[in-house]
Amino acid sequence: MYAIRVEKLRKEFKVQRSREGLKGAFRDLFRREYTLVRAVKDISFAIPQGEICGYIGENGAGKSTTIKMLTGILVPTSGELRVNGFVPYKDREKFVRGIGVVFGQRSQLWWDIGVIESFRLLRKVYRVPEADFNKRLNELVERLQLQDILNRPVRKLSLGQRMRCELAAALLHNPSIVFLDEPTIGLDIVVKSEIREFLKEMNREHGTTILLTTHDLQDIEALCSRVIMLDDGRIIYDGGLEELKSTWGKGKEIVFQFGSPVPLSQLEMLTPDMPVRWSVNAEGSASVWIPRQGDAVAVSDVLSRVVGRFDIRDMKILEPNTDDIVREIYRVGSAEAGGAGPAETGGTPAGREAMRA
Ligand SMILES: Nc1ncnc2c1ncn2[C@@H]1O[C@H](COP(=O)(O)OP(=O)(O)OP(=O)(O)O)[C@@H](O)[C@H]1O
Repeated sequence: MYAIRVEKLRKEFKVQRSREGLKGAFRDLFRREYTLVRAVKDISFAIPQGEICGYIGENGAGKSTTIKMLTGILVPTSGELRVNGFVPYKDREKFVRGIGVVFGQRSQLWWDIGVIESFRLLRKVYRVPEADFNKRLNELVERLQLQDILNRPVRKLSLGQRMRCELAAALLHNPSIVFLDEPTIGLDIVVKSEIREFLKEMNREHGTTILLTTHDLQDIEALCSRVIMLDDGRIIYDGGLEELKSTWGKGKEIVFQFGSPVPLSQLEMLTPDMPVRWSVNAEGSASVWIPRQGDAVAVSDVLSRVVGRFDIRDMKILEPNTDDIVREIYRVGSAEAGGAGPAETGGTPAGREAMRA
């Protein structure tokens, strides 16, 4: 059973164009000119119940537009979509009772009244029975540590406190799907990790499906087994995070700190049969670059050649950084989009092969 199913979903915006100069402005009075902005270009994907899926892409890629269609705020130009079995923009009243939404940069709480009053109002909006509400509220208050802030007006809360309240507000009616748009934006590291832990627990215990939009790749690393990546309104990757890293990660680097400087030639002699690249840095430090190449060389193989030969004082392994990987995919994805057009490259192994080529 899919929680979210999207088939050739498209959204175009008609944007009024203003002509230049006084003459242009005068003409505009009589006949407006429009340009068509294609924000989402025939995307397809399906998310099973209980999955946490990252929905990522650069600014303007089309993420918010998709989320707005999935939550019933926008009507698609064409294509099919079902969320919890509903067509979001049609069955709004029934539909919203099964979903929760958090927009990190916008509040769904009333600014001047106590947090608990907002929660009570939301209970009425979502028509949650009193007993269910109390049970759920107690759970959320405890998990998100809201005890001391329940009676404060939202405007007096810190950003971290407000975000915890936003999450509670979105989950009070126990929705089976939650849309999170930048839920950790602007928060400090401690609050970020508390929120990630909380989301993981919700997902584990209640099987909540989560679609997470974020620019923070650590959110993705901590939460998502799957990522869908958008570029210019198209899906350029849909698959596992690990696969994403192993396919696009460029390799690993081991940095050694030796007791005394080791000449480059001696290091190179250790690995003549390996496609690795040594370099010598200042003050007895040296690094070896291990290219990905289908993991032909394991880090442990390289290490075993070095250990015991030289006096190693310290060592660190630099793993591929997800940020770099994503940038690389954007680069390739965008380049393709500029050519014949990748259309539906996401989701299928063939599509991903096409991208690798
Ligand atoms: N109401 C609108 N009218 C006209 N164009 C719009 C409208 N909403 C979005 N767009 C355009 O559609 C494209 C996709 O925008 P969208 O907000 O979905 O991107 P995004 O991936 O969410 O970006 P961000 O990370 O900055 O939030 C952009 O070119 C944007 O300018």
